[in-house]
Amino acid sequence: MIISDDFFDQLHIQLQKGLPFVAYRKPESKPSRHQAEPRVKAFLQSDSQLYQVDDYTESGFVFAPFDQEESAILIPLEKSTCIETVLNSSSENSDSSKDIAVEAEAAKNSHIELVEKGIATIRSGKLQKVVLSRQEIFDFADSLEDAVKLFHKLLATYSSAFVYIWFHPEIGLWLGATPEALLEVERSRFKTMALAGTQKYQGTEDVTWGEKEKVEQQLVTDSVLNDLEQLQSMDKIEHSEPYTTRAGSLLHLRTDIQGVLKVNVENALKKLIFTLHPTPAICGLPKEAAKDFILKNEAYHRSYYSGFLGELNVPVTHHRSSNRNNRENQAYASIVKTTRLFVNLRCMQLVGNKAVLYIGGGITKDSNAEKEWEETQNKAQTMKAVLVK
Ligand SMILES: C=C(O[C@H]1C=CC=C(C(=O)O)[C@@H]1O)C(=O)O
Repeated sequence: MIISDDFFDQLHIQLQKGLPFVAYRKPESKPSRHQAEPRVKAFLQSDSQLYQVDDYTESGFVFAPFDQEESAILIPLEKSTCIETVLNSSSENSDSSKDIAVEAEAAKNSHIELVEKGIATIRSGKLQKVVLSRQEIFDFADSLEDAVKLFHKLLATYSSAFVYIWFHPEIGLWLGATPEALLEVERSRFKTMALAGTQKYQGTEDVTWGEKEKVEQQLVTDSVLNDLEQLQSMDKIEHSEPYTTRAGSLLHLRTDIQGVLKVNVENALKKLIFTLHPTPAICGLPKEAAKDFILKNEAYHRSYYSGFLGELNVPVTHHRSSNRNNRENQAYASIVKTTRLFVNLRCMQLVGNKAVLYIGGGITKDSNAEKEWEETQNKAQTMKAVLVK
């Protein structure tokens, strides 16, 4: 990894040359004793080929679509120059008062219609939950190179999100700031989360949650725990109580889940990823029926929205322990292959002079279609806040 003074210029150059790259900052890269400021990393691919993930034993950065039937893209580690930089720490400062009222009646009506169809299908007993989404197209009059400026803004605005910019000449340019981790695996330890339920952040995280949100989030937790247990390759699956977490101008309910793999990580990774993906936080329950409903009824193609992205089997150096009693640890640094994947939410694609935003929400039997529409508007703020000059 090369520490780069001209990190953002290098992203510009890569974009101008039409070469694939990704740049990102993980949410946990907060100031620590060893690391003064959050680190932003990039993989700059040296050729313009479209590499695909095959069995998830590859190393690199994966960008996978919602639909498993479509291919996941890899920026391979061995084809990339990896650079990084440090940024001044910032705070979560998205301001909900900057709401941009874009009332597109037609978009509203068709989303409400879709949600009502979802509610009716749930009430008929065919589904328990379904996550329904839409696009919103916004003018982005600037050039593609200004995408790097947008990335900079996202970094400054959302300190606790996984913030990224991803480009491939054959696929396009995506940016996002997602609050949802799909999976972290290091050695035999894994972590995931159940994230669902949304309300606007209004100055405090000390809030109460309605029954609809609590039930919606519990469904996700129960389903993830159940799927992991069915795998029978884990030990000691533990989970936290649900708690409130902030994502920009929104709050969500979150449960942290972790455990230990009994089997070799390399062989188990693909199965583990597709046991979790698509989670009921972006698809629904039962999984197959919800996916089927989404593919048949959403009036657009999700492509990479609600897919997953992140580091796949990337070697991470762990420096010696600060524990003075542990002489062996002090002498050696160990290199461990780590996977850290996130769900592609609060994201947008830049196409020509347009920004295409993707937003959705979990529908249960107690949903109110008008409120679900408002929730997608609130979620769209995450990206709109950086698009506004
Ligand atoms: C599907 C989205 O969010 C998910 C994650 C957190 C809360 C959600 C909700 O409350 O509906 C969604 O399940 C999205 O942002 O497009």
